[in-house]
Amino acid sequence: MTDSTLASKLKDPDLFREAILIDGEWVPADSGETMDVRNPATGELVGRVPKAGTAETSRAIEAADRALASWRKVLPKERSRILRNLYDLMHAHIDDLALIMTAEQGKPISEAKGEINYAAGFIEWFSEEAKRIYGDIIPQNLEGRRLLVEKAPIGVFAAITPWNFPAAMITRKAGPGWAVGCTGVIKPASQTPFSALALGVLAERAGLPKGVCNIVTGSAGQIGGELTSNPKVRKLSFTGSTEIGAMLLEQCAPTIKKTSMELGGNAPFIVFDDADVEEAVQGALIAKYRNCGQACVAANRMLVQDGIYETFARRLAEETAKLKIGDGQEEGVILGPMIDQNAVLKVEEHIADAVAKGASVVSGGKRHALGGNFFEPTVLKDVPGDALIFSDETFGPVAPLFRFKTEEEAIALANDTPYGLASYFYARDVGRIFRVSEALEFGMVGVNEGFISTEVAPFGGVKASGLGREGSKYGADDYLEIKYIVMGGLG
Ligand SMILES: NC(=O)C1=CN([C@@H]2O[C@H](COP(=O)(O)OP(=O)(O)OC[C@H]3O[C@@H](n4cnc5c(N)ncnc54)[C@H](OP(=O)(O)O)[C@@H]3O)[C@@H](O)[C@H]2O)C=CC1
Ligand SMILES: O=C(O)CCCC(=O)O
Repeated sequence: MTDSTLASKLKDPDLFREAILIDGEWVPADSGETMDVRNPATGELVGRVPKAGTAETSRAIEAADRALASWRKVLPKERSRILRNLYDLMHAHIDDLALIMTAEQGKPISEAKGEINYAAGFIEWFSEEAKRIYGDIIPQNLEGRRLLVEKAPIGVFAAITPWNFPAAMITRKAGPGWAVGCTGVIKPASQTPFSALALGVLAERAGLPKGVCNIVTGSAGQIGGELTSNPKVRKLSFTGSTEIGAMLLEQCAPTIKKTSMELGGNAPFIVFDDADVEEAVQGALIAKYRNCGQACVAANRMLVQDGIYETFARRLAEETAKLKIGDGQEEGVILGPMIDQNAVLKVEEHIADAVAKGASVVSGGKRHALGGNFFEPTVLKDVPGDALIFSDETFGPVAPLFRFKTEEEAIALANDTPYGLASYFYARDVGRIFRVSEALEFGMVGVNEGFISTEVAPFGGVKASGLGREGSKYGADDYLEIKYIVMGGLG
């Protein structure tokens, strides 16, 4: 089971699992079928995971439901200690976890380590929060009464996660779930299951009792169908496309599940005339090219004011051209491959459409000489507002520059999208900073800052970008039910 090339490169080959985790047992799919996982940089086989479906998912839910009764009663301090163990283990195995992530997802090793740190950060944060789930005492409204509010774990949660952040999207959901006493079933993306399975190994070693962490790989439709229809699942947390999120919401409706949805974005990145142009360029490089542009918070539309437009375009193109592309395992690589050919095709479609409508390519613009899934980071100038890239999330390394004249125009353009996840702007005028921050219809605003993600702040969007917040002191709320208790006859 651990004889693949990847396993042989790991300091701890036991982290590489080609099995699913149900009730503390590592098992194959009932059918024995598997799915190949390929390295997006090389096309090589990384390994095979079980192609599980409805029956295995149902058993995983049963296991989580059985484990719930005792896990919810474990003292918060003890749950906290176990999660802290997991945090420590993630750090102790960061090299292996990063190697696994780069092999299946493609991101550079340095970025993969950054993600493991980020992912472990959620476990650390919620290990601390576990001890601080306070209720309330409400001032009595009648003689002889006392009114209490308790917060109780919601029950079994399901987490469906994407391929772009294969570790952090899991810990951001499971961390608060486990911390407050819930048990769960995790369905990782089919393109990046090994990071999830490695976390499962560490979760067991950390001391999570069997059934608290279950991980099922396989048919998304069947696993998702069971997770959303089974009444024992009380909460679904999903990160992925808006289309699938909307479908899962519908599927959850008959059993009235609580849901968190982290869906698509179409982030504006606004550069005003009074911005520090060099800071804006540095921010744009992070907001645009992190994870090869494959992030829901990635800057999708660069809106640049008339007076600074030419300078910003030139400097962004110069810095973009310096970015080293290659296999994420090579030293100094900043941009790895895209996840697959469909992603490359979408980027090509967006560039071709913009150019046909009058835009010009000032850096990149085509597949990289390395071939496969590698694409040159691209800057497009003079992109018209009717270009596809204005309204559709590219999810790739393309920075399209749109021109605007006034602050009002910038705000109107920025908000002209059904999405509302991340937004960014660069300006110096304090009045403008407040006005624009307040006018942007987005869940998150980066002001003179291109990197907004952290476990200490609430991550989430408005409109078609989703429901709920993850991370921060708010992140546990979605895994809790509020219970009101009134006691009478107390004198
Ligand atoms: N907001 C975000 O963070 C993300 C946005 N996206 C956007 O979505 C586009 C498509 O990416 P993609 O990976 O296909 O995103 P999806 O929304 O299809 O996938 C995200 C997760 O949902 C699962 N899933 C897919 N179909 C179903 C289903 N019917 N029932 C239950 N679960 C399901 C996937 O499983 P499986 O892998 O097995 O198909 C994966 O685990 C991207 O190009 C990007 O624009 C993508 C990823 C993250
Ligand atoms: O793109 C996503 O799916 C989540 C964003 C990653 C992050 O910055 O937390």
